[in-house]
Amino acid sequence: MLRSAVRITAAPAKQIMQSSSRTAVISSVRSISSLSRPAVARNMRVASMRPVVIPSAVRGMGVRSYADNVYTRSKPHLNVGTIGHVDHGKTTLTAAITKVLAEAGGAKFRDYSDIDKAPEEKARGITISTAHVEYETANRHYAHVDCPGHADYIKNMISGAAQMDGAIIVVSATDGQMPQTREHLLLAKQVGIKKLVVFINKADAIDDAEMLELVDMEMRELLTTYGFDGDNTPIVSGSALCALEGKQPELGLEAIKKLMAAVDEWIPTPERDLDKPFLMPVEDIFSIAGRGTVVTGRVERGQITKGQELEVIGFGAPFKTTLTGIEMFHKQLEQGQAGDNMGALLRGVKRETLHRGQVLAAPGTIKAHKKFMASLYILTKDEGGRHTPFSDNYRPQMFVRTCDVTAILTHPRGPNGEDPENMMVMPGDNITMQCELLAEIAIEKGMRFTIREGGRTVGTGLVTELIE
Ligand SMILES: Nc1nc2c(ncn2[C@@H]2O[C@H](COP(=O)(O)OP(=O)(O)OP(=O)(O)O)[C@@H](O)[C@H]2O)c(=O)[nH]1
Ligand SMILES: [Mg+2]
Repeated sequence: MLRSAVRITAAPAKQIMQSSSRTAVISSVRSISSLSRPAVARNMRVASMRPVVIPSAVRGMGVRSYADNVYTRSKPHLNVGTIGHVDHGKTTLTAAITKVLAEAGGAKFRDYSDIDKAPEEKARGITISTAHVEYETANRHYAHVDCPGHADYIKNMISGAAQMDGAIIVVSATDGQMPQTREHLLLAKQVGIKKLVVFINKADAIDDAEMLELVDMEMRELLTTYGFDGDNTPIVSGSALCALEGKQPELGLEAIKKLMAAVDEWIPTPERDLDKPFLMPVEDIFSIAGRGTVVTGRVERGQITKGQELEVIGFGAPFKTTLTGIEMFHKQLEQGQAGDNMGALLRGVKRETLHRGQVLAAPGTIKAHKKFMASLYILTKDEGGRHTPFSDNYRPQMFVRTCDVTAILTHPRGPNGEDPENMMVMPGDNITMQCELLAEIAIEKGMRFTIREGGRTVGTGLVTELIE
């Protein structure tokens, strides 16, 4: 049932994205959101080619679905968030966006206190406060993350609790860029955010319009420094507070509309997991008499068909094999895809050569590594972490996918092999360290992991650079 639903929507979504006419794109997306799924499939070809007149009875459905709090998977979904220096207006902007979009029927208004008093959430063993806000434009559905403070951004971005496909970086016109503006930009780059949009806030609070130009110029330079497209990134200036309070519409309402149009246009819809190269972490291994070796796991990304070649990576030299059977819930399948919990029957592979923590992957798409740089967040005592600092050469267990391996954490070395930082790492610290593993495993830049010691999580990390 689920499978067929995925298939039906997969092709049309592509057609929409490839359609050259913008009006056609918007109108076709609108029409999808207002129709039931089978109707979408039938009408898609026509809808993506010419604008469709939407009957007024249908047009209102988006609004009703917000009131009823029903999520219909009808538009491309994106995870975004507000980042930037303390007090520059991230939460005010988040509230303002929901207000402006609520008026257009694409959100439920969430006021400032509602967002800022987000409940403490438990995510992957770390206590994290974030507000998740939902809204939609004519083109897309968004989940938006706003954190109450700087430390929460650091934690959330490293642990992946605030998974963002794109971000709005807020910078106050009165201050210009500040230390956390830079720090969040660097983290955004490290977690793999490719494009962001800048909002220069508090434009109501400056007398001199030249200030805006100056901040604009500085932000473009900073974006370029951190590897973003500084020349072409959209920068919108305005006032989140004016939008929230319904004052000075050219700085308030209009600026928010411009900002969301820029987000819609500039931040690309992420590649869906189904379109990525196949990867499945190995959870368990069985020998089945007369049939061979079966490994089980949950497909992380991509899809695979019986008969295709696969590579086994991690714990020793990689080797190739062929997938001769797929089984799910005791049924044979021709194809497996992201999200499936499947058993994979492998040709001519001895049980002893397989280990939990290896991955099955499309050949040539991922490599095993032993040494890499990582951005780490060390949990505080209150978060269940260590009570004491640790020094260089710390050896916790690293958990990544289904794998668990000892890691040696060291400070980046100076030219003569010295430890330039020569310091203790305190609970609550955010720090870049070199990790060396006792066994080679499949690792990619941007991957997340946790570090544990004596059965409890003491930190969370993000791979920022592969070394060996
Ligand atoms: N004049 C003016 N003040 C604003 C504007 N936007 C926000 N503020 C004020 O700036 C202060 C900080 O706003 P917040 O939205 O809480 O800022 P934040 O970035 O979420 O702050 P943290 O979450 O603590 O990092 C508040 O007093 C807001 O009322 C604006 O457009 N104009
Ligand atoms: Mg805030």
